[in-house]
Amino acid sequence: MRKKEAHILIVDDDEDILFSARVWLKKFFTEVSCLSQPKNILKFLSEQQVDTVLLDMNFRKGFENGQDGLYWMQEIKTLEPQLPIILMTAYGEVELAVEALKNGASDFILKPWNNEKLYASVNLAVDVSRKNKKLNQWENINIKTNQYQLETQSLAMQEVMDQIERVSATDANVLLLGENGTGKYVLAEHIHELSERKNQPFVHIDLGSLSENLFEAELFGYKKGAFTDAHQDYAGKIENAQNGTVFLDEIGNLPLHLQTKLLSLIQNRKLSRIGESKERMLDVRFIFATNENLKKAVAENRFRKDLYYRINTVELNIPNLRERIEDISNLADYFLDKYKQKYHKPDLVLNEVLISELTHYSWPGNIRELDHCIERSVILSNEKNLKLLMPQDEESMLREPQHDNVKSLNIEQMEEILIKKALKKHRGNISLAAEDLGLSRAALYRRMEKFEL
Ligand SMILES: Nc1ncnc2c1ncn2[C@@H]1O[C@H](COP(=O)(O)OP(=O)(O)OP(=O)(O)O)[C@@H](O)[C@H]1O
Repeated sequence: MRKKEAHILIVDDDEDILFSARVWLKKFFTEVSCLSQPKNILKFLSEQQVDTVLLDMNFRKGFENGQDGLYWMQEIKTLEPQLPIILMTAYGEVELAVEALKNGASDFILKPWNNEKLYASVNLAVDVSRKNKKLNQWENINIKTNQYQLETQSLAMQEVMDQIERVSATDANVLLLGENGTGKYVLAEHIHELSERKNQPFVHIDLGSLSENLFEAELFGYKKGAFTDAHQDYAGKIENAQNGTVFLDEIGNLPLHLQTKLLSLIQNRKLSRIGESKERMLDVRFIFATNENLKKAVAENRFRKDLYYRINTVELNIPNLRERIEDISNLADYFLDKYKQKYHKPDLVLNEVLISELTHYSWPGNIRELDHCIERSVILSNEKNLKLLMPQDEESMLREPQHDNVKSLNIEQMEEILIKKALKKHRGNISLAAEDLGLSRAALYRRMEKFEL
């Protein structure tokens, strides 16, 4: 899943809360920072760009009346009046929630929270924050990464690239089919870049990462008061792509009732937000993607046939990496260049032996797996010689901690491997893993943060 470019700050004096909120939110947002002491908030905010703050309401033992949270919220508002703040408390007084909202909190979360709700609330706040900052929505959603490696020696891929060139100039709906990691997102972005809409928004909506109850609100937007949590009018993601391109990823996940709504939108080019009767004219180009067999989904009545025939005006089958062995060397070189720079190891090269090793592997995770393999290899290599850590080697390293299986004696790397192993063994139970490793829970947390586990 692609993370949203956003910086979330969590302020809580409970390390466990900081840890679990951070781990969960890191799945969706590019940067999540934590502070355990509220007195550091203002300094932090004056030094860093933050999109949303999650703020505990009680910092002092014996003063659990929420006043701390309200005080710090005011301090933040003085510094950054537009910054959305979500307050958290374990004490569920309705009056407190109302007071917080009246004082300008953008939402209120009860601990222990429901993860989906926490995500929904932060996600909404991030969108509001962007609008507040008066940034062009598309500049944020369309994360323009570096150039990709789009040259290809593979006939199957050349065919796809030719079709992409032909179709980009038109407004035809495009359906990209392919396994995970084959580059569907990269190609969707490329189609947009080649089109006349290239200076307009490119909005990626990943239906695989949204929970089903958020689909409709996220896609179509809503009117204030349309449902309990609708505190303000909200333009959905599709509307935010006006004049540009909407990339609807994992389209097979769309529930049937929303398939009907999407079909009508594609046919009529009119959109109405939830709770709103007026219709808005919509000018967007749609690109869809899935790794599912949509024909089968149609046969099983899980996907509307009429929608399928609407979205597949042009259907492109993206080959798996194992079907385009000719491209492995160029792609690997591209990733090597990228990671040589990132990890300051300019002398590393891929020789023929290594390339042959790469081409003899089946890459079930496709280009994404190759990308990760090269990155890990660069990290684990010394400055001079690139040593490949192939996916199967890494798995066996984790399975077999015997010394002769270990390829590196670097203590940090060993530490990371052991921590991963302990977490796997205890299925993520921090207390048991810490005990097994002979560490305190806090020490394990710190190391997990360090290794971004
Ligand atoms: N042509 C390419 N050049 C460089 N990197 C690429 C290329 N294609 C894919 N990648 C990289 O491979 C990874 C997977 O690509 P992408 O997200 O486009 O695949 P996907 O088919 O959309 O995957 P999924 O179905 O899992 O969402 C990304 O990190 C992307 O940057």
